[in-house]
Amino acid sequence: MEEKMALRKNSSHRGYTAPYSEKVDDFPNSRGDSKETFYIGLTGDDNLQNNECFPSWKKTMMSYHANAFATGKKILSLIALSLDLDAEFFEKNGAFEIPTAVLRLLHYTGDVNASEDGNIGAAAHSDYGMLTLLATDGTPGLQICREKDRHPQLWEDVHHIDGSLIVNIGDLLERWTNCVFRSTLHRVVPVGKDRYSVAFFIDPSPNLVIQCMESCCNEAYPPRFPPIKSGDYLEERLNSTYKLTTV
Ligand SMILES: O=C(O)CCC(=O)C(=O)O
Ligand SMILES: [Fe+2]
Repeated sequence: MEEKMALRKNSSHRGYTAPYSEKVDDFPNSRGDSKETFYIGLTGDDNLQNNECFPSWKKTMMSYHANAFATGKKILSLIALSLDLDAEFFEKNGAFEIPTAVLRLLHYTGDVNASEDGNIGAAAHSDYGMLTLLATDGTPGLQICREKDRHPQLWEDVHHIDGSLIVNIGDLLERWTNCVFRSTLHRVVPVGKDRYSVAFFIDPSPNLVIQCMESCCNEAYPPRFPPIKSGDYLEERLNSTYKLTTV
């Protein structure tokens, strides 16, 4: 733990986050998420190297980052086409001008007592940016809620398919498409077994103003969200996620 904490998350949101440092639920008694994670980006991690312990770490992570980013861009092109937009819509609108894609390694410990009140690997949330590509080690635990506005909420297990990625829509894409694409509400419940996953978050350039696309609005369906600068939105979401932490 001492070695991990030496690489703890910095002000650029890169590095290690310890169990219970993240809280996105509103339950006063919950300690927050039991997962531990490591954020990796293309910038902002200068003080976060441990080449002695992990000589090929950086190379491996950068290679994953590049491949996942290329895959995500292709999926975003398909989303643009599905909205009757140019396949290059996101590229041309500067979504990737300052690439902010972040890779996050996650570990859920298996020894958490699942029946303990409010105990959860990752509490219900939707991701903040455009698109998330999720790879897991096949251990169950991930659940989604398809109709997030309906109560009581119905949670379904996401079944693992070998060699496939799970693709989640983020809140900024929901805003951008005026809810034509809904962000995916998801959570990870404890299953009494260690679980490892890799999330790759694609967020729009921080300087880009996200406003509901014209093609997703009409008189009967006016814009539901005011314009907002991507960087301001993401910073606010990250800060509120970690507001209770000592990390
Ligand atoms: O570990 C998982 O399967 C999900 C991770 C997740 O939801 C996140 O990091 O935002
Ligand atoms: Fe998530």
